[in-house]
This record gives sequence, C-alpha cells and structure tokens, in this order.
Amino acid sequence: MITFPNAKINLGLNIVEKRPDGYHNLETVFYPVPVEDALEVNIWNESTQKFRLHQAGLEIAGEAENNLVVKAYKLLDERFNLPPVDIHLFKHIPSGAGLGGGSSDAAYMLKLLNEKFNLKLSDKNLEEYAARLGADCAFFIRNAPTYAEGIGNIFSPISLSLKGYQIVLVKPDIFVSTRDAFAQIKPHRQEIPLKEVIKQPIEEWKERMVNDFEESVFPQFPAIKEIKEKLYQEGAVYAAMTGSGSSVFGLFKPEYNKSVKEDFGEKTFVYQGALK
Ligand SMILES: C[C@](O)(CO)[C@H](O)COP(=O)(O)OP(=O)(O)OC[C@H]1O[C@@H](n2ccc(N)nc2=O)[C@H](O)[C@@H]1O
Ligand SMILES: Nc1ncnc2c1ncn2[C@@H]1O[C@H](COP(=O)(O)OP(=O)(O)OP(=O)(O)O)[C@@H](O)[C@H]1O
Repeated sequence: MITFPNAKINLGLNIVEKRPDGYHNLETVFYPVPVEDALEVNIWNESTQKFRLHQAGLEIAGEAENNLVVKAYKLLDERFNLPPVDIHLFKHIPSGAGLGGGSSDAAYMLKLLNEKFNLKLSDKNLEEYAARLGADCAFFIRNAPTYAEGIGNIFSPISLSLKGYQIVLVKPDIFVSTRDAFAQIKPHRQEIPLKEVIKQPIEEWKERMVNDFEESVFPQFPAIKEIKEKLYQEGAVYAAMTGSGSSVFGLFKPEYNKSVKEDFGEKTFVYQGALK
C-alpha cells in the first residue's frame, strides 16, 4: 500500500506563552501544501525482525530507529502486535524547513497502518496517537485547513479556502533548529488575534498576519528575509516564513503564471504549484 504525505504551511504563527513543561502555547493556522513524500508499506513475510526501512530521495539526519515512520509503527505495534513490515520512504519534503515533513510522514504512517491492517481507529483515536509523536503531527490526520492552539494540537476547523492560489515555496540551504528558535522568542499575544485576522481578505494579511519567529530568525539569517522581500517584489499577495523556518512561501493570485525558480540560486529548493 502506498500513500503520499504532504507538507503544511503556517498562516500566521504567534507564540503566546511559555508553559511550565518548557513547551510553548501558540496560535496558528495550518494549511496543506501539495509537496509530497511517498510512503509504501508491505508485509515482510517470514521475517524475525519487525521492520526494515529503505530510504530514497533527500537525506534524513539520524538513525532509522528514530525515523518518525518507525516510531509510528512501533506505537501501533505495541497495542496491535502488527505483522513485520518492509517500509519504503521517498523523501521530497525538505527537513528543518517548517514544512512538517517528518510530522506528516508519522501521521500518514498511522493512517496507512490503520487501513492496511483494518485497526478500526477513528480520526480522533489517530489524532491522539499522532500527538504523541510530535507537536503538529495530529494536523495531518484530517489534513484540512485548521486553526490550532495549545502546543499546536488543539484544533478548531475554519472555513478558509485558498483553492487555486499559486504558492511559491522557497527553502534555502539554511537549517534553523526549532528548539533554538523557540528559546529565542519572547512570548506575547498579538493585538488582533489570528482567529480574527484569518477571516479578513488575503490582501489585508500583509499588514496584520505575523509569524513571530521572523523577528528572531531574520536578523540571524538575512538571506531568509531577502527571499520574503523577493516574493513580494514578484507580486505575492502574502509572503511569510513557515514554522520556525527556513522555508518562506509566497501566495499569488490564481492567474499568476510566471515561473520564479531560477531566481533563487542552485542549492535552494523551490516548489511552485496550485493550492487545493
Ligand atoms: C513551529 C511549528 O512548526 C509550528 O507549526 C511546530 O510547532 C514545530 O513542531 P515540531 O517540529 O513537530 O516540533 P517538535 O519536534 O515537537 O519540538 C521541537 C522542539 O521545539 C520546542 N517546542 C515545540 C512546539 C511547541 N509548541 N513548543 C516548543 O517549545 C521544544 O523545545 C521541542 O523540543
Ligand atoms: N520521516 C522523517 N522525515 C523527516 N525528518 C525526520 C523523519 N523522521 C525523523 N526526522 C527528524 O525530524 C527532524 C525534523 O524534521 P521535519 O521534516 O519534521 O522538519 P521541520 O522543519 O522540523 O518541520 P516542522 O518544524 O514544521 O514540524 C529532522 O531533522 C530529522 O532528524
């Protein structure tokens, strides 16, 4: 069975307070983006080992044991004693990018195992398992535009459609540590809550919708700020960093039909496509 875990962007990201457990409460809107990994799972007959992971595409730091798809398998295996599996993961979503690639792989692995082995877990059950694997994993279970608070795991649905808008996603060859980015933030509430800003026309977002991480990340990595400026020069209606960086996205009106790939240099990952 094969599935295609997609990326996300954050539309606005406000870090509102530090919690006693060291994590931060935040407010954000997650929106799915059609940049995809591929994840295939087959039963591994007559194996004495429980799993085997084959990787292709972009490299992932760390051991196979720590890969989030393996963690997802182990989590369900603890409860359901699953058959041994052969896993193939083709990585296309850059890591350390604020695109939630690892989180998406984990959530899609849960969904795939649920279906393949007929585990009968509801979306709610799957979200609970996903939340144990990473702060924003649970979003990818339903994978629809969502307002999130808490540590990024308390959801309310929103009626927002950017269907047809062109997205240009640019990930420079810069790694921003999510942990360090959080450590540098002074949490505070925005004057107009994101829940209100998101209801305003997209043309208004430039003045009001903020990713709090930009304030600490841009001075440290001016090249990321330059990408945002370039996307506005290209005519983006809204541009911002996603997550804790280092990717920046620009949203363009559906009729935008220029390819901007060549403008960002060789080592930069650029995706351009239409939102769903
Ligand atoms: C910034 C976002 O990309 C917004 O979507 C996510 O909240 C980050 O989610 P993520 O990459 O899945 O993060 P995790 O791998 O769970 O956490 C990495 C580190 O970020 C910090 N962290 C993460 C989420 C959160 N709400 N508060 C935090 O302080 C913690 O130090 C944690 O050890
Ligand atoms: N399947 C996986 N794909 C990518 N990274 C993985 C995976 N499994 C574990 N990781 C680890 O998770 C780290 C974070 O990767 P991820 O792709 O989630 O990027 P991210 O930019 O931190 O996403 P976000 O901050 O938006 O959640 C990687 O550096 C890697 O060591």
